[in-house]
Amino acid sequence: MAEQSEKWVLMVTAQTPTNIAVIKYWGKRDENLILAINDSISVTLDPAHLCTTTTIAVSPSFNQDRMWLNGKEISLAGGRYQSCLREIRARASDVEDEKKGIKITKNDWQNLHVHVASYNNFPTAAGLASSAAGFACLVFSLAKLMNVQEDNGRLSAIARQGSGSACRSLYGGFVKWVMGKEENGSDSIAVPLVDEKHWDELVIIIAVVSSRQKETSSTSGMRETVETSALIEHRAKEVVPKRIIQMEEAIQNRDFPTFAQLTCADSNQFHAVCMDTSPPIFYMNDTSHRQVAYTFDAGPNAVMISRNRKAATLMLQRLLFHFPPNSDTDLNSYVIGDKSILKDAGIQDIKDVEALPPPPEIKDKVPAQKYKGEISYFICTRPGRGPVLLTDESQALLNPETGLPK
Ligand SMILES: Nc1ncnc2c1ncn2[C@@H]1O[C@H](COP(=O)(O)OP(=O)(O)OP(=O)(O)O)[C@@H](O)[C@H]1O
Ligand SMILES: C[C@@](O)(CCOP(=O)(O)OP(=O)(O)O)CC(=O)O
Repeated sequence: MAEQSEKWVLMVTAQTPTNIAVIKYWGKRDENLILAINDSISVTLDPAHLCTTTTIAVSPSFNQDRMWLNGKEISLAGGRYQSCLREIRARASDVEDEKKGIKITKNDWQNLHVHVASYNNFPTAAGLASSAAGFACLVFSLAKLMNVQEDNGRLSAIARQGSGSACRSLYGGFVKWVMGKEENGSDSIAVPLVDEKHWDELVIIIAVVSSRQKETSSTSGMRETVETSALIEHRAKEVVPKRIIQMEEAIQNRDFPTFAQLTCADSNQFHAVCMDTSPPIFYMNDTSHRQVAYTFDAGPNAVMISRNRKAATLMLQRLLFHFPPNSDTDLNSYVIGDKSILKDAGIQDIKDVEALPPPPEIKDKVPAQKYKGEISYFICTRPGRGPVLLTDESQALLNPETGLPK
């Protein structure tokens, strides 16, 4: 290794998407290794709209591992961060940067410390799966920095130890987390089903609910379910295995009605299992299931998947009719992500939202119900790609000279 007195800094930056499950993971058979009681399937969301960017630097001048999340230093002492760091370090290989005159051997990695800076371009811990994108990005960038010679499937088994749902963010498109059988979790990995181009007509709209209250974390919620619910075993053993087969087939065939039926049914059963009695924030009847699928994670945010742009446009018009923004909200910050759907819907400013006619299905119910200000904002997105390395140094979150946040 280069001399300790040398002040070189070597770093990599990566960007990783978040994902939303259409067949839910809920319940662990091993808390430490994070092994699930059933398989799950998710769709990766376009990182252009929701993603994590992480820069990791290594230098002989660093005297401890440190991390900054969204600009604030956080502790890496937690077991989940420690598992990811330990597992990647154990797989590190030699790295040589001839231009910078840096040579790190496999064994050196055990003694070298890293600095991690990560940024989520969406709210952290708001039910938008920041832990999924975050741990996937941590593991992916650590693996690139330390020259780990393993594919994304093997890396997914490490990201899984940060947060279960994170393993599915190692790939784009639709992804299955295979629960596996091994006690050490080596076969509990993510496998890509189809890439993001396979079903690129889908449009995903997320209604981020204005929430004042912190929800029960997924980790403790699923632990309590496994401990107390009699229904969970039936779900994991009988219901999900059949649904996984049907869902894979629906995705392969781009069979939207089956996809929508399974997605909504699984979200409903997941909430039934949680004994979640909160009223849904919107109501859609059986007819709308032909055009739209909904799914709710462990929080109040609704994720709606439309079969194509036309259906998404009609849905956005209805959503904006029922959930208009507060008068002081700017439309530009109320609908974020892929704004072209707004354009298709003929909506340019708040006045156009106010002028929206009631959707035809509620014509006879006067006055139509409106819930002003109940939604913080909508995100329009689509299926997206998996993790990528960002080679443009200007996108790095750490200073290349000091290895400290920029
Ligand atoms: N970019 C990141 N890099 C590393 N860890 C992250 C990152 N973003 C979030 N985390 C970790 O995930 C935790 C938040 O996870 P939590 O499950 O509470 O919320 P969420 O994932 O945003 O929402 P949900 O799981 O309900 O969808 C943070 O406290 C942090 O430990
Ligand atoms: C409802 C879910 O979003 C639960 C996600 O749980 P987490 O992956 O956040 O839990 P831990 O493994 O304890 O970190 C469903 C899903 O994403 O499959």
